[in-house]
Amino acid sequence: MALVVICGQPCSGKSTAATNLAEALKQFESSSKFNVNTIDEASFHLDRNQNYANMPAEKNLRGVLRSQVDRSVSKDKIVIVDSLNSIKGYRYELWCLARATGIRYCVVFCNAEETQCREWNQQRRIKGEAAYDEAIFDDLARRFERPDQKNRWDSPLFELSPLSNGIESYSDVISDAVYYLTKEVDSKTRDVRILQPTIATQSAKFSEANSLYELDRATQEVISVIVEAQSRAAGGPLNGISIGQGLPNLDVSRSVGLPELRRLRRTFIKLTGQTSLSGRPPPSDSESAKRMFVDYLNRELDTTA
Ligand SMILES: Nc1ncnc2c1ncn2[C@@H]1O[C@H](COP(=O)(O)OP(=O)(O)OP(=O)(O)O)[C@@H](O)[C@H]1O
Repeated sequence: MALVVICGQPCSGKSTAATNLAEALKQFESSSKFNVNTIDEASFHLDRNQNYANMPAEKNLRGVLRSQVDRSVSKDKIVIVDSLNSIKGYRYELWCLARATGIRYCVVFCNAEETQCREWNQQRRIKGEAAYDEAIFDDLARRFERPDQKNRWDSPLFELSPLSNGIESYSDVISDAVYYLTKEVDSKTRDVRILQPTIATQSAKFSEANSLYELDRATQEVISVIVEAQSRAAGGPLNGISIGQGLPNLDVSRSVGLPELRRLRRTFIKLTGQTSLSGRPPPSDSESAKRMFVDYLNRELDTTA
């Protein structure tokens, strides 16, 4: 039904906002026949400082959350992603997942002043709760990319300013977000936008008309090699699968079922065809499509193992 991306500086009140929003939405759950589902870092038992200690750890965290969003979004769920979501390319990727599912989407921005966030982080430390280390907080605050509602993937934007009246000030904005998320679609006013997945919008992202076809074929070939290698091993030990000359091996030690491979392939195609913002162009030939897909599988299968 909807994807809600919560974003903001570290310790800016994102989880507080996500909880408020989820509670407000739950009142409509039974009458409107949807479920509310929050995806956050805590549910993966991940440590705040370790997640952001370096780029690979941070990328890994984003990958885990994105996969979970991809698995969760549906027409009868409101999924809330409670994480920093501070990189605009990443918010774009989440928006693409909402579009591919054909649901509504919005961003809730906890716009607390950086000094306020630091103070809250400090208070956590005093209370003996897990707080961000100074260096990590500084790094995250510096790299934060504010949402801008002119971007499709930051729109509509519900902005919370916790400084004005403490948590009480949330209520109006949270009510606006709840209204947007639960309102019946009115084709005349068009005040609610349901994102529309179309082959045309997906393929328009490719620089060459043929790329989608190439991507499709190359990833299918990789899957066939994996399935064949696994059936040759007949349940025996797997120590990596050779995909082809000049390509990286698939580093899996467990057998991966076809449904899981198909799901990963679908997500990869969705993301790769639409990641112009992440700065990585879509693969230009079958060889690089295969390489990117194997890298993606190694990352995903490693984190979900
Ligand atoms: N509007 C507010 N008024 C007063 N205190 C607040 C407000 N929002 C958050 N806090 C306090 O700030 C701290 C951090 O809140 P919260 O966990 O919601 O932030 P967060 O952005 O989710 O943090 P993280 O970046 O670690 O995920 C908490 O101790 C909370 O009590």
